[in-house]
Order: sequence, then structure tokens, then C-alpha cells
Amino acid sequence: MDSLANGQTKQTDIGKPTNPMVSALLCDMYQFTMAYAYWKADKHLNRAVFDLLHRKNPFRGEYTIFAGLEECIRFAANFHFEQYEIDYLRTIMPSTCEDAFFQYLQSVDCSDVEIYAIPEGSVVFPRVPLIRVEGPVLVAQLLETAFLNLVNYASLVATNAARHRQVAGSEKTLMEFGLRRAQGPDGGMSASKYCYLGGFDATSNVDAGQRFGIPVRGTHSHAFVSSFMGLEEIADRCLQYSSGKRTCNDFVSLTQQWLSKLQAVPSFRGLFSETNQSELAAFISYAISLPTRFQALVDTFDVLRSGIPNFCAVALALSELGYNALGIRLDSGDLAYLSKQTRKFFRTVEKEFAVEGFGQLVITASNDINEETLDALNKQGHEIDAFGIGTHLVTCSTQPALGCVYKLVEINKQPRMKLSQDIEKVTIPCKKEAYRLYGVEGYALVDIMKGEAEPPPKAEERLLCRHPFSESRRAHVVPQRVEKLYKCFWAGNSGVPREPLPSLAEAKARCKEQLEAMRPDHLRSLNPTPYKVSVTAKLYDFIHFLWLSEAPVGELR
Ligand SMILES: Nc1ncnc2c1ncn2[C@@H]1O[C@H](COP(=O)(O)OP(=O)(O)OP(=O)(O)O)[C@@H](O)[C@H]1O
Ligand SMILES: O=P(O)(O)OC[C@H]1O[C@H](OP(=O)(O)OP(=O)(O)O)[C@H](O)[C@@H]1O
Ligand SMILES: O=C(O)c1cccnc1
Ligand SMILES: [Mg+2]
Repeated sequence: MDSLANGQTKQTDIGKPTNPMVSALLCDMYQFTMAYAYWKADKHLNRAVFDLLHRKNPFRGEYTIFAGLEECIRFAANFHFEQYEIDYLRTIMPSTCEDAFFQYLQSVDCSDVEIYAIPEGSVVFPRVPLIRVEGPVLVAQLLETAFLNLVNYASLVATNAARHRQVAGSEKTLMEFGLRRAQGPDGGMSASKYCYLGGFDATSNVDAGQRFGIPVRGTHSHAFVSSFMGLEEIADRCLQYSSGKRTCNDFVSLTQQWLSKLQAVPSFRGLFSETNQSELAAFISYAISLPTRFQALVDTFDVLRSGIPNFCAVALALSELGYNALGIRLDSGDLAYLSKQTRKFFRTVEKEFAVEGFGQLVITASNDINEETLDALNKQGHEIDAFGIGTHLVTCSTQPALGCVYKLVEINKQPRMKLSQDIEKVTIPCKKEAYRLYGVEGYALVDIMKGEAEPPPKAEERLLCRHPFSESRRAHVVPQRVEKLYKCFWAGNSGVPREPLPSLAEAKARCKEQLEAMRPDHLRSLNPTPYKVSVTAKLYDFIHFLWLSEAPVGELR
């Protein structure tokens, strides 16, 4: 990050949007008709303030993880119209549109826009704007759809990932396996990136590993096992010891010897006899090719009668050569039961053959796993160390969209408010600041919004926090700590010091840290306690004053 002498950071260090489809035309048509009408009415340079916010947490939860900000800032930093884009706009706008408008579009960019936002990875709540965009109304309006598109899915899937992490517990390894099921290549890339932010450890998506530096992991599929017919297929049976000093010339026979030893273990008697030889061939072949990465999918034929004994025979043979097998993956059946039986088997092997660490080999589970499955597994007890989760995670099957909106709250310093019969949809007017107040136990107590001109809340000072719309809901809060939520992430040419964009790793760390500062009852899956979002007494009064002055009085006859 380049820091200038005046404390500002250079704006040129922001890269292009990750997805090349993110261009100035990534708009709904109505933004261009409005842009023309703003321009025609000579309003286009009116200074507007837009809030981007959500009204409801997803997944019946009481929190959301904010993600997608970096891509919004990249979009804003690169915002401009190419000639071919303007030529296209001419073809879809009415022929009565004046040419000067299209010429004007050539000069439009975000140099006069400022963007304030809650840092990416933060835990956020409904009604508190995630992003505040200030700038000429024409350009600020043109950002609407792209910003919503970049934030909505990113935040939804990051929240889904965080929820899976909450249920699985911090000790488990969580791998995102969703690329094949995601909504197109872009959905897949976004899922991998934001699941990592939300608390996953790794992805199977290699492109995401390359682009974002996310750890890449994987096992093998059933196809690999099914592709083998028998042991005779293994042409090269040699495997070098891990020391590199000797070679075992017949790794197949070595494995068969270990299989016989396993068959002779008294406590395994009756558990298994002959194992599937094509599966054994696949495991041996995989181990010869990748002796430091041996992890076997054990459910192609029969987990306990074939997959596990075959795996153990190969792992023991590898161990003799100085390699440590990684573990197994279960992809069907009762994952709780099978994992417990597998662990028991591994522990017996460790004891029988004095192979240290064998009892702790990694058991990975996959197969249509979601939050509820994780919860059910916890209740039943299981021995799974790592989960591979795809479909339900990346498609967000329990809630397919987050409903962030982009609303005008001020123009030319005049507060604006959108009224609605539905109280959830009433927007809070004014350019606002927001703060998170922390209590004595270190947990976040409440978020509070205030008008721009009001003094900020201070630690140890008593403050009245009011529900924005419900008169009776209010509380006095004496915060131990006050966190200002908005930072300037795009300053245009205003001279306001700009915050460097956090890296993906920093956003991930922020997410973890912020979740740890939430009271656990706000985070639980079933009937979580709502977190309080409030306004100052002054802002409350102003909202209701404006509401009354804008709402027409009904007439009864
Ligand atoms: N112990 C468990 N408790 C709750 N749910 C489980 C448990 N074990 C597995 N599941 C889930 O139950 C579902 C079982 O899937 P399904 O009915 O398709 O059977 P399967 O084991 O995959 O069979 P198949 O071999 O035909 O694919 C999956 O969604 C899986 O995540
Ligand atoms: O179940 P998910 O959470 O989506 O996780 C990814 C799935 O993808 C793979 O198999 P695939 O689903 O392609 O085939 P299968 O279901 O027949 O095993 C893998 O074995 C998992 O089952
Ligand atoms: O590596 C795996 O085991 C994997 C990757 C993607 C989907 N299912 C499984
Ligand atoms: Mg599947």
C-alpha cells in the first residue's frame, strides 16, 4: 500500500474487478433511463447519499457476515464507459435522447464519489448500512445494481459458511467442495472465496487457490476406484522408501502381507474376510503414485468389510516405508456410525501393530452435508475430523438470496426517506454514522446510528439507544468500548484519508474475531436472540418528524 506524505493512500493501487463481466454496463436498464432524466433535469451533479443495507438476516439467523466490499471498490475505482458501451447505450435508449448526454457519459467516473463502509468480514445486522455512497446522483445511482450484485451473494455464502463453522466447531477441518454444483463459474469462484472468508479452511477449487491463495485440498473420486479391475493391472510395483535410500520392489505383495496380518487380528474376526481386490488395486496404485498424500475413498463397495481393511493394509505398508497415510473419506451411509466404527478399527490397528498415530488418522465425511446434518452428527456423537461440503453450502439451498437494497437517504444535504406500509421497508433518512457498543463482558451489546452532526458515543458515557420505529423499545447503555463502524475505502479526489483494503486473510481473521465478540445466543441455529439495532434519541425524533411531514394525512368520509 502506497502512503502519501499527507497520510492519504494512492488510489491507483486498486486492481480491476476479479470478474471481467463487472463493467459499467452491469446495470439494470432503469439506471440509464434515470441517468438521462437526472441529466436532462440538470440534477445529475446533485450530491446524493445512498445506503446499501439488508433488512433481514438470512437462514432464520440473527447475524450476517458482510462480504464483497473489495470487489465494489475495485468496480468503483475502474468505473468508466468504453466507446463501444456508449454506442450500445445509444441503440437501447429512445432516439429522442440528446447526443450531449452520451458525450457526457464519456467523462463519468468515480473521482467525485466517496465510499464509506463497514470493513469486509464484519458481523453486521439489518438496517445498519453496510456501505454509504456519496457522490453526484447520476454516478452514485449507476453503481446500485453492481454493488448489490457484488455484496448479496458474497455476504449470503460467507454467512452460510460461518453458520456451518459455528455448528461444526472450531476444531474441525471444513473444506468447500461446491464448484460442480455452483451457479456457474462465477458462482463457484465467489463461493470458494467467501466460504474461506466465512470460516472454511480450504477449497477443492484449484482456480480459487491460484487467484486468492486459498489452501487447496482434495481426495479422489469413486471413478478412480472403479477404474481398476484387479491387482494384475499394477505394472510398476516399486516404491521408494521415504528416506530415498532404498526401494521396495513389490509394494503390492507388501500390502497383501499386511492385509493377511489384519485378517489374523482376533478382534477383527467376523468383521471382514475377503476384501474387494479392484478397490485394493486402486488404493495401492494411488499410494505408489502419491505416497505422501494417501487418502482413500472407502465407500465404493462396503466401508467396513472392504474399504477400511484395504485402506489399513496400504497405510501399514506405507508406514513400513516411512510414510504416514493421511486418512479416509466416507461419502455415503450413516456417517456417525461409520466414523465411530472406523475410529475403533484404527485404534485397534495402532495397538496391535504399535504404529503410533494410526488411531488418529483423519476421517473425512461428505455427501449432501448441511447445517442440520452437522448438528445431528454432533448430537449422535461421531469421529469425523474433516467435512467436505458442496451443494447446500454454495447454493445456499435454505435461502437462495440475501435482500440487500440501495436507498437514497439524502440529496443536496436534504434528508430523504422512503415510506412504506411495511415498517421493515421504511428507510432511515440522513447521512449517518454507526457505532458498535461493547459491554463489560466484552460482547457487543447494540449498534447505534446517529446523524452526521451529532457527537459520537463515548466509552463509559450513558447513552439512550432507541429502536428506530418502536416507541417503547429503548435502553440506556454505558459502553465499555465504542467501535466506529464506517471507514473510508474510496475517497475519490476528496482528500479524505483512505483505508487500505484488507486482504482475504485479514477479512477472514476479522470475521472470526467478530464472531467471538458476539454473545453465543445471537449465533445459535435454533431461535437465536435478536441483536439490538438502535438510533440516538435525536435521530429517532427526526425520523418521526420527517415521517409525519412526508406521509399524507388520510381523510375519512
Ligand atoms: N448419522 C447421520 N445423521 C443424520 N444424517 C446423516 C447421518 N449420516 C448421513 N447423513 C445424511 O443423510 C443423507 C443420506 O443420503 P442418501 O439417502 O442419499 O444415502 P447415501 O448414504 O448417500 O446412499 P447412496 O449410497 O445410495 O448414495 C445425506 O444427506 C447425509 O449427509
Ligand atoms: O455432496 P456435496 O455436499 O455436494 O459434496 C460434494 C459431493 O461431490 C462428490 O460427489 P458427487 O456428488 O459428484 O457424486 P455422488 O453424490 O454420486 O457421490 C463428492 O463425493 C460429494 O458427495
Ligand atoms: O476432493 C474431493 O474429495 C472432492 C472434491 C470435490 C467434490 N467432491 C469431492
Ligand atoms: Mg453427492
